[in-house]
Amino acid sequence: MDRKALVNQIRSKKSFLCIGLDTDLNKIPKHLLELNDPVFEFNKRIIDATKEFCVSYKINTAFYESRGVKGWESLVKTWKYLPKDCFSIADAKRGDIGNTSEMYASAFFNEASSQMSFDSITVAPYMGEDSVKPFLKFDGKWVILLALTSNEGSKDFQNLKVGSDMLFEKVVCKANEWASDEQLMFVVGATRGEAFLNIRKQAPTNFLLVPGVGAQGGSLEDVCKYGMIRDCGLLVNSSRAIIYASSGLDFAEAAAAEAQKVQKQMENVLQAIF
Ligand SMILES: O=C(O)c1cc(=O)[nH]c(=O)n1[C@@H]1O[C@H](COP(=O)(O)O)[C@@H](O)[C@H]1O
Repeated sequence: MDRKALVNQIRSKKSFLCIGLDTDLNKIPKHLLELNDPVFEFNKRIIDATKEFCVSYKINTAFYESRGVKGWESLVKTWKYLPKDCFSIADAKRGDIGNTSEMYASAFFNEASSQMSFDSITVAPYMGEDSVKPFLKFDGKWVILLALTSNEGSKDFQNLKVGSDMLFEKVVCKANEWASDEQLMFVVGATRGEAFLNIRKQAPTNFLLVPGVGAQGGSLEDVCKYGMIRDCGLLVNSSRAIIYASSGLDFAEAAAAEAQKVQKQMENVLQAIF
């Protein structure tokens, strides 16, 4: 999906919500466990109930890989079920020497080889240019590079001063030399509200994937205040707060209500630009 199509979705759905399918067998409603593929059944119902309120789904592959072959089957089935008008994110946080990154890129972008072709993948920048470039060779696909993450440990490396800048600022600045804002996004945690001003100095036009609202307590208001640009430029992710809104029979309805609540807040903010 190209930037224009993504922005059109945001404009027409009045939402820049990305729902995270961090689907955990231990957290899904017990009545689903009797079904053949409980993770897929859960995802399917969550997607059906929430797709009108969001523009993107992020599949955190750890939750699937942890279950071996069965988990990978749930992953492929879920990718196939994602609505085609929603921007799909393989949250795999990959990156390795060039020939290995090529294989990772093929795993998530090359449908002929892996049966999946996500719109984007999250990539760790630590190994530098040749570890990121193989993902950028796929036309129309996006790299979402970790910049300033939402967790406590982000300060261990990302906030280190390198010359006059922080390391995460260097990452953003350098990576913008490798690809355009039609193919490169950055992850910036919602728990880092004040840092959006800095990020926007280095990445004035890139879309940002912003996890950390909901369960991690980040402020949607601050994210929008400091991070929103002319064509929105934001995808705000929420996983647990939406998909586990209820653990009962009403789990899909509860997820929809939660997603709608966030979408309404987004609609208000979007009025300023669309
Ligand atoms: O890249 C990510 O998606 C990510 C980066 C980050 O800095 N923080 C972060 O929480 N995430 C992911 O975003 C999701 C957040 O989930 P919730 O806290 O349940 O909304 C998880 O899938 C995390 O792996």
